[in-house]
Formats: sequence, C-alpha cells, structure tokens
Amino acid sequence: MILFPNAKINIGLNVTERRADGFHNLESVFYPVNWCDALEILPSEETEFTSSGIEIPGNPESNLCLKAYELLKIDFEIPPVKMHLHKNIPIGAGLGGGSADAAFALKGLNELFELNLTSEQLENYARKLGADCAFFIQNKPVYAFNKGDEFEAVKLHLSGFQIIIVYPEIHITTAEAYGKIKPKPAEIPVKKAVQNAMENWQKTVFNDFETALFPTYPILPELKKQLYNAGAVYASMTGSGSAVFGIFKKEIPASLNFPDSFRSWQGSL
Ligand SMILES: C[C@@](CO)(OP(=O)(O)O)[C@H](O)COP(=O)(O)OP(=O)(O)OC[C@H]1O[C@@H](n2ccc(N)nc2=O)[C@H](O)[C@@H]1O
Ligand SMILES: Nc1ncnc2c1ncn2[C@@H]1O[C@H](COP(=O)(O)OP(=O)(O)O)[C@@H](O)[C@H]1O
Repeated sequence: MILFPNAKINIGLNVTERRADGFHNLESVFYPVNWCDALEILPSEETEFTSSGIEIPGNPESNLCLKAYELLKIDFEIPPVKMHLHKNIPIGAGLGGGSADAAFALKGLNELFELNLTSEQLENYARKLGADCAFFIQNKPVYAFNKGDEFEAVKLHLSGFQIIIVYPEIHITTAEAYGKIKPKPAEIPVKKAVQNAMENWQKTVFNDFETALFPTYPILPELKKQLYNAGAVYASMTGSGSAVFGIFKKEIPASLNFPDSFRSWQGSL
C-alpha cells in the first residue's frame, strides 16, 4: 500500500495561554496542502523502517511512522510491517510533515489489517503521537483549538486560489518556537477574522510565532515582503515556522525567485 501524507498550513495562529501540562492553548485554521511525502507499508517477516529523500533528524526507531505502528500494536495483534518513507515535506517548517506521516500510517494500518477503527478512534490514537497529528485523520480545513487537537468545521472556500510555500532552510523546532512565545488572548479570534474577504486578512489574521521569531530570523519577514510585492493577497509564516506561504488570486508570477538552497512548492488550494 502506498500513501501520500500531505502538509498543512496555518491561517492565523493565536497562542492564547500556557497550560499546566507545559503545552499551550491555541486557536488557528488548519488547511491541507498538496506538498506530499510518500509512505509504503507492506506486511513483512520483520518490522523495519527505512527512509529516503530529505534526511530525518533522530534515529529510524524514533520515527513517527513506527511510533504509530507500535501504538496500534498495543491494542491489536497486527503482523510485522516493512515501511518506507520518501521524505519530501521540509522538516522543522511548520508544515506538520511528521504528524501527517504518523496519521497516514495509522489510517494505512487500519485499512491494511481491517481494524475497522472509526475516524474518531483514529483521532484519539493520533493525539497521543503529536498535538496536530489528529488533524490529518480527516484532513479537511478546520478551526483548531485547545492544544490544536480539537476541531470545529470552518466555512472557508479557497479553491481556485494559488499558493506558493517557501522553506528558507532554517530548521526551527516546535519546542524552541513555543519557548519564545508570550501567550496572550487573541485580539481578533481567527475563526471570526477568516470570515472577512482575504484582502483584509493582512490587517486581521496573524500568526503569533511571527512576532516571536522574525527578530531572530530576518529572512522570514523579507520573504513575506517579497510575496506581497509579487502580488500575494495574503502572506504569512505557517505554524512555528520557518516556511512562509503566499496566496495568489491569479497565476504566481514566474519572476518570483528564491535562492537555490530554498525548497519551494506551488499548487492550487
Ligand atoms: C505549532 C503547530 C501549529 O499547528 O504546528 P507546527 O509548527 O509544529 O507544524 C502545532 O501546535 C505543533 O504541534 P506538534 O508539532 O504536533 O507538537 P508536538 O509534537 O505535540 O509537541 C512538540 C512540543 O511543542 C510544544 N507544544 C506543542 C503544541 C502545543 N499546543 N503547545 C506546545 O507547547 C511542547 O513543548 C511540545 O513538547
Ligand atoms: N516521519 C517524520 N518526518 C519528519 N520528522 C519526523 C518524523 N518522525 C519523527 N520526526 C521528528 O519530528 C521532528 C519535526 O517534525 P515535523 O512535524 O516535520 O516538524 P514541523 O511540523 O514543526 O515542521 C523532526 O525533527 C524529527 O526528529
């Protein structure tokens, strides 16, 4: 079985308070995008994980795909599997790639071994693997709250818009980014702000991680400015960074150029 775990972007992200468990409460809109990894899962004699493409920090045993397998193995008698991940989504980018891999591994194993788990049950397993992992089970645009692991439907129709995402080769760990945040209640809740026309988002839809990280990494505000100069209707850093995206009404100008070392992806929303 071959699966294609996809990335997400955050449209607005307010970190509202630090919780007693050390995590933070937030509110954000999570939106799936088609920048994908490829994950193959096959029944095998022995459990094995290999990867290719972008190098993944940490040892293969701690890969989230294997963690997903081990989590299901606690409750179900599933045979050994061979998993191969071709990593294409940048890491430490705010694109949720690792969480997507874990969620797709759960969904894939559920199907392969006919475990008959519902989306709700899969989301509960996913929450144990990472705060934003549960989002990738249903993989639909949502308003996210609490730890970023509870969801409500959101009315947001962005089909027809074009998006470009740029990763400036700066690996920002999620924990480092949260460490730099000063939580505060949202001035304009994201849920409300995204209901305005996109032309107004620049003044109303904010990612709190920008305030925390832009002074340390000046390339990030520069990229954002470059996207607006090229005609983006809205531009922002996603999640805890460092990828920055621009949303365009028309085709993305071919003149928009980034250094060769920056990875980028463009497509439709
Ligand atoms: C910031 C967000 C926004 O969508 O996305 P990314 O930038 O990672 O894609 C998420 O909150 C990232 O969720 P996720 O990447 O799953 O986080 P986890 O692996 O569970 O946690 C990594 C670390 O981030 C911090 N953390 C995470 C989530 C949260 N609500 N509060 C936190 O304080 C904790 O220090 C935790 O140890
Ligand atoms: N399949 C995986 N893909 C990416 N990172 C993984 C994976 N499994 C474990 N990790 C660990 O998770 C960390 C970041 O995960 P990721 O969700 O890609 O980051 P972010 O969403 O913050 O950009 C990596 O540093 C790596 O150690």
